[in-house]
Amino acid sequence: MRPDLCLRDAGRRYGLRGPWVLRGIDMTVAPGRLVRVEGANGSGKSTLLRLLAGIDAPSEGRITGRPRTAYVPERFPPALPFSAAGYLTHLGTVHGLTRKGAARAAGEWLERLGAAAYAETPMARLSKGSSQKVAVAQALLAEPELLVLDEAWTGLDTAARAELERAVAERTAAGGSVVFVDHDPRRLAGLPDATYAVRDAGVVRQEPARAPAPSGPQVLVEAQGPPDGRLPEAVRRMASSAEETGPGTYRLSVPAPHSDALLRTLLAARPPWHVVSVTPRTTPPGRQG
Ligand SMILES: Nc1ncnc2c1ncn2[C@@H]1O[C@H](COP(=O)(O)OP(=O)(O)OP(=O)(O)O)[C@@H](O)[C@H]1O
Repeated sequence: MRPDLCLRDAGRRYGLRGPWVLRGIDMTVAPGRLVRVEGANGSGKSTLLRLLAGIDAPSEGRITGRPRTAYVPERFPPALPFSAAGYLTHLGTVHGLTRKGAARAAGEWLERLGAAAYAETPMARLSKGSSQKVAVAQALLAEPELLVLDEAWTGLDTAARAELERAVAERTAAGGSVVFVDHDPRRLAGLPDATYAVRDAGVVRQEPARAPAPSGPQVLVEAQGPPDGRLPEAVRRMASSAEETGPGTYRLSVPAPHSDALLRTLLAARPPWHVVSVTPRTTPPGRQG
């Protein structure tokens, strides 16, 4: 079993005598968890994410248990002398994929994010949004155990934003952890297992807010598990409501962007669940426990 990622009494300041941006940080990210980090501009969110991702080292304190990690930085270096596909394939091999596997994963992610048409475009000629799609693809390529997203949705078009939400749901359903910063409070609303606020150089765990009623299209899923089967935890988190209609039989409502990941989780469960029906629904339900 993979250990938790732990920050213990961690602090970071820039320069020997710079002010402490973060100090005395204790934080744990367990496998399979979705964690939101929030705070005002300049409070230290990106600094915290760089420590979690291992891009930067703490000035004091310790970080232990970092798994295979990928990171989408707030600012992605655009002027690299590669095509998008060439860059992603190269990075895939750095992450340990074979060249063929890396090229395939690069193609799949560019396709999913709606950037396949730019696969052979030199990175320096990509638009800001297309460049951000490459930034997201490089992090998702090798199915990281920890995915760190620093405002990764910024600049993406609607379809790519939904695709990234789906990818986050897939990562956590597969047992990976995801830590993200996003200035839109509706981003993945209701889904995080924990939210931390960065302020006054510290990190405070927020009480879980009651999830807002889901907006946007929902999908109704009827699924049947073993008679004494408990609904997988990842499914419970993705669903906006879950009603047990009979022994081991559930009627689930799920925001449309998460429906693929929810179905995949049900089918991948041991023993697998039987999906009885999948129907789009028009009126969002009230959230149930
Ligand atoms: N490389 C650096 N060198 C010096 N100071 C830095 C560096 N990176 C960040 N800082 C400082 O650390 C503080 C926190 O910055 P950080 O980027 O972590 O904040 P943030 O909460 O992510 O901000 P925003 O919401 O604007 O992205 C700021 O005062 C910033 O100027």
